[in-house]
Amino acid sequence: MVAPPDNDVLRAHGLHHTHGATVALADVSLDVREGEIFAVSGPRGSGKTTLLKCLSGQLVPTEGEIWFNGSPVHTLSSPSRERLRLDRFGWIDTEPHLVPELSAWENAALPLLLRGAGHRAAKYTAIEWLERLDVGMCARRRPGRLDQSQRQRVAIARALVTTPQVLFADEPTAPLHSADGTQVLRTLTTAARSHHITVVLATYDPKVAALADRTIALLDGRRSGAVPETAGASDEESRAACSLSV
Ligand SMILES: Nc1ncnc2c1ncn2[C@@H]1O[C@H](COP(=O)(O)OP(=O)(O)OP(=O)(O)O)[C@@H](O)[C@H]1O
Repeated sequence: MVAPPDNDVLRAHGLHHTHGATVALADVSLDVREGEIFAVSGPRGSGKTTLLKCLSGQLVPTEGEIWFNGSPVHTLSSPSRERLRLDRFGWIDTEPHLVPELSAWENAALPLLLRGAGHRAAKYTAIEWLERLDVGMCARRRPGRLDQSQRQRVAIARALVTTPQVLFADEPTAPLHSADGTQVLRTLTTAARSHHITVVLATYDPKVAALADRTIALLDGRRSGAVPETAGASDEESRAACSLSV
């Protein structure tokens, strides 16, 4: 096993993973650099979710190595991987999965409260993030009174509220209308860039992948080529595209 270079926050080498008889990943290797927006593109069923789950410690690959900040993840025990996820990673799903009985700010504050933060400090930080994501005015509303784009922004605030080192986003804008999706995604990437959060983003949409600094493509669980660097939008472009107050 070889430790990764210093500027790689994540490195995967020779990943294989099977779900029962289905091969989801076959010999996938990649490096993710600190602070970049890294996209994993590919059609449905190509292995994107499985790859993100392996990289974030939710799944242990059948074969291969994963390194985070120069330390192996694939050899960690289940409680240690759980701890790593809580302390260092954020996760945004395709669907927001908010708690319906809680207001937007209470949903966004949940990770802080679970970590033992005081109620007042957690509320303050959660509302700050909701404002950055242009949903500050919805802070007291429950998810049932929010539209889909607002609910996804609350889920993004919940993922960012702990300022994770790496944010994993699994097709976070797939259910949104195209214009909404682009706006939400630009807001997400701008927030991540301004807080030096590394983003690993799975998407089947080439327009979404174009917002990234680097993109790899998967097909049937294998790397199928790479999009050249600098294909993504510049920091300034991302900043200009939304009213984020960071
Ligand atoms: N829990 C599971 N049990 C069995 N097969 C699975 C499971 N999860 C994924 N698969 C299969 O593994 C392969 C890769 O799935 P994965 O969800 O990682 O791909 P994906 O690119 O994220 O697709 P999608 O965009 O549809 O989520 C697919 O063939 C899928 O059917």
